[in-house]
Formats: sequence, C-alpha cells, structure tokens
Amino acid sequence: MSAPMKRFAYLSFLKLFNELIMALNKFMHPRNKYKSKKANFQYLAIKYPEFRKHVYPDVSGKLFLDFRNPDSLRQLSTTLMKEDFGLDVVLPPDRLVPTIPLRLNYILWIEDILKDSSIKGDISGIDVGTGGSCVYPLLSARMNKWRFLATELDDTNFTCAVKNVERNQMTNLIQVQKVEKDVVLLDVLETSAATYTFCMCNPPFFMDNLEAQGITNTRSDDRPEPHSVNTASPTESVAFGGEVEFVKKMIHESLELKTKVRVYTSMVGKKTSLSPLKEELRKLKILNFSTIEFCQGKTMRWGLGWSFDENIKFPKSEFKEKRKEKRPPLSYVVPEDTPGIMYTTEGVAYQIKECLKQLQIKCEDKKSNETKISMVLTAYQNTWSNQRRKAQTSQGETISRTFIRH
Ligand SMILES: C[S@@+](CC[C@H](N)C(=O)[O-])C[C@H]1O[C@@H](n2cnc3c(N)ncnc32)[C@H](O)[C@@H]1O
Repeated sequence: MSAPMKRFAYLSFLKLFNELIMALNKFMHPRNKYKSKKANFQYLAIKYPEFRKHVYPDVSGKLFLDFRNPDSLRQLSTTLMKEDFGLDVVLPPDRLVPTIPLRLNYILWIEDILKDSSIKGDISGIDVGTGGSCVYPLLSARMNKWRFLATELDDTNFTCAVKNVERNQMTNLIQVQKVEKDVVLLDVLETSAATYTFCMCNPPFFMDNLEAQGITNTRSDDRPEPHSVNTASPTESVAFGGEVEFVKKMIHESLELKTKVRVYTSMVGKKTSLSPLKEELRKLKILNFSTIEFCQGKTMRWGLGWSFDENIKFPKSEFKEKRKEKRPPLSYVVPEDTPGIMYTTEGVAYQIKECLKQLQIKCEDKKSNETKISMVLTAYQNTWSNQRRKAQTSQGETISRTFIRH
C-alpha cells in the first residue's frame, strides 16, 4: 500500500480512538462553566498581553498553548482566575499550578453534598494544604462566600497564599495557618472550639522522590501519561506513603474529631488509592462514605467523602449511573472506496491491526468467523493523542515542542 493510503487509513482509526477517549469530557460537572465553554485562547490573548506571550498560531491561525511549559500553564491558570472569577492571583515559580476546571469540579461536588444534606447559611470549610495559590478557598469564597481555614506546611506556599488572600481583600473570609510536619487536622482543631461544615484536601500525591520523578510512578497503571507537565515541587508533592497514607491519617484523626467537621472529603489522584481507603473506612466502621469521579479534558481524579452525621447525604455519581446504562456500541464504517483496503472482514481487520501496531497497542485475537473478528486490545500508554496533528504536520519529521489543542 502506498504511503498516502496508509496515512489515510491510520488517521481514520486515530480519529475513532480519540473519540473514545474524549468521551470523558461529557462527565464534567454540569455546573462547571468549562463544560460548555472552553477557554477562548483568541479572546484571552487579545485581552491579556501576558497570556499572549504563551500562545502560538498553527497553520490555520488557531492558537495553541504548550501544556508542557510550566510558565504557560501558570499563565493560563492566573488568566482564567482573573477572567472568570475576578481573582488576582500570583503563583510561585517551582510550585504546583492548579488547573481550574478540576478545582471547580471538586468545589461543585461539595456544593452538591451541602445541598443534598439541606445545609444552608453560614458555611465554613478547612482546606488542608492550600498551596501557594490558595485556590480552593479563593474560588469558594468568591462563588459562595464560604469561610475558610486554610493550612499549609511549605514556607513558600504559605507566604504566597497569605499574599493572595490579601491581594483579593478576602482576609475576612480566609485565614491561612502555617502547620508543622505530620499535622493534618487534629492538631489544628484540637485546641479550638470552632466547628466546620466540611474539610477538603488535595493531598501530597507521591510516596517518595523516585515516584515524583516518574521512575516508580504508578500513574500509568490505570491512566494514560499526563498531558501537561507536573509542576509540583518535591516538598509539596511528596509525603511518606503518598496520598493513601495521608488520607488514612485524615480518616483516623476524623475518628477523634467526629462531628466537629460535618463532612470530611479528600481528592485522590490515582484510582488505585480508592480501594485501600474505602477498606480503611469499613474497617473503622465509618459507613457513611461515598466516592465521586472528577472528569475534565483527558484527566480523571476522584473524590472521597465520609461523615459521622447521618443527615449527610452524598450525591449519586452521574458517571457511575451512566456507565450502568447499556451504551450503543461505538461504530465506524470504513468507506468502501478507501484506497488500498480489501473490503472484506479480514482485509479491514488486517488494516486495523496495522494501525494498532503503529500505536504500540497489544492485540490478541479472539473468536472469529467470516463476518466477525474479535480482539482484545491492551494499551500500555497513551500513544494516540496528538498523533493526528503530528502526522499532519509532517511525516517522520521530529516535532520539538508538544502542543495540545485546547
Ligand atoms: C498537592 S498540593 C495541593 C495544593 C492546592 N491545594 C491545590 O490543589 O492546588 C499539596 C499541598 O499540601 C501541602 N502539605 C503537605 N503536607 C501538609 C500538611 N501536613 N498540612 C498542610 N499542608 C500540607 C504541600 O506543601 C502542598 O502545598
């Protein structure tokens, strides 16, 4: 088969593959403003000169942002906070850059828990490890006027979070507290008579520096490679035992604090972290708990919530509900006039296998007959995203920068 014919078939199958993966987008929280309205790079580049420096036009004039450049990511987040929430935020270099659609999904889930549990009025939350951005308290205070106690271990992040709160005149709503190592909730709340409606946390996710550097990283066990660079520093992203041990500590401390906090929640970055945490909750007889999926773009994170208050109701997961529904099979009709393809079951299967081989996807033959061929596919990493663009840009030419269409 000639090179252009091969390319045509290859691109068609890539399109199908990417459609499958992008299906995640529709599970973004229904009230998340980025669900229906993606950031308009054109508009933002005209309005914000600093943002303009980080976008590049492709041949058709469409603007792209380099998601692997930490400065560009930082600029995107601060620009969105300004444009969509009227927040002036400065993010420290070499520290985690918060992606706004994900942070919104978490806040909206908490809004749902409070609504389903009929909790109204004066709402106060704790954000464990608020980061330099102080993103959850700032967004929540802006959206809902919730009061916050935000804790932080890292000196740089603490100083920066305090300044971000002051810069946005929110000291009446948000108090940032510096904590010492090994403190999660207990030491912060033990001596205070205050009670809180909820707590939230995006825990340090890695077990050690090796995992943080991706050497023993288990992310690829169940998820494709991240599309954007990891901007977190070891001091803020590494904790003994990773996120599982961190959240387990929260669970144990909650046993002592009980209803001093009405709803305990944490985000987790790996699906595999959920099972040991749910097991721990069951073991400790904390049975009012729930999990949720935070879906945005091509990444997925999870929320875990638990409570000692029987009036607390956790919303059903739309993602799980939809997964239960019988979905129509994804179909793709290979055009009869596709050049170089034998229009038979075997001919088309051969072509599919060639494409899968190029994508380094393991392909195991299962039962077959004249009209049906079954295969089990195993992908070890995401080799298909952006391939369409790469192939269109140039065949065989090395692309030095990776741009992702937003
Ligand atoms: C993954 S970052 C999350 C930052 C921010 N909340 C966000 O979502 O962008 C974890 C943060 O927790 C802080 N941290 C780690 N251990 C902590 C502890 N025991 N108490 C409070 N903060 C802690 C780290 O310094 C870091 O800023």
